Amino acid sequence: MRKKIVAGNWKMNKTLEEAKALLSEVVNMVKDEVTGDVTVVLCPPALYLTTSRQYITAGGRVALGAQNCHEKASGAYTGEISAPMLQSIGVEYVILGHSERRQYFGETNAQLADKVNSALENGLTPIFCCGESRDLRENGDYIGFVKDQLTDSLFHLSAETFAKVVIAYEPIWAIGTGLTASSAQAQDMHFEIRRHIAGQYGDAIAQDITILYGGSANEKNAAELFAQPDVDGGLIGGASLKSREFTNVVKAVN
Ligand SMILES: O=C(CO)COP(=O)(O)O
Repeated sequence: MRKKIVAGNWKMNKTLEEAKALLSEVVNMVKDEVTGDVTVVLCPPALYLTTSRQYITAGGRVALGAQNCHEKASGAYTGEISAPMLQSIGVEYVILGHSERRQYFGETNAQLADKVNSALENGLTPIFCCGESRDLRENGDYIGFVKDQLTDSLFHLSAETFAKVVIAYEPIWAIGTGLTASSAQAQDMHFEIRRHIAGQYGDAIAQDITILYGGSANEKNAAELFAQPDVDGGLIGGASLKSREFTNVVKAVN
């Protein structure tokens, strides 16, 4: 069964007091209002993960996610946080390969393969991000580019392990721009991603993989995006910073 997920990527936003307020509002709204079969993953800045844990009941509908982890388990990597550390404080998901990390921190497909391995070895579910630039979308083989991101960072995994990964398709031209991919553009790419996975791991696994859409998704466009057959939820940036709007996005999953 394909799992539906709406994840909120807070990025580098909120003070501690603001983060606590947002956490308690979202957790309460989701508890009171969301009836459908959807998992909500909240990904606050790493600094707030321990505090955030107190707002989230283990085994409930809301889970905790990190925005990144280092590929090594421990060592002399000043400023970094590892998958075992995240696991030890009750984090369940980790966003890996976000386009902002690829762009500003030079993360490569090969390095992301190592991060994916470390996350999975430590019981974390990677939310693996892929997606093309505007230039590629307009002038290049953008489908081939996204397929290569998946091949290079994920296709070394055994079928059993790969089945644990969540994919997020986030076209860079749609992130934070207010320019959402149309539901047809999202569906087309999600279909291609699923077909690419089927080529490597077979149809059963491809049909079961959760593929999220990210990029200017909000309470107005979420229902149409989530209604597409290959769109299994969203990875939400700006709209995850407001409790009312984010809860409305979660409720748009049918
Ligand atoms: O990057 C994103 C989520 O990871 C999407 O960000 P926005 O929803 O702000 O466009």
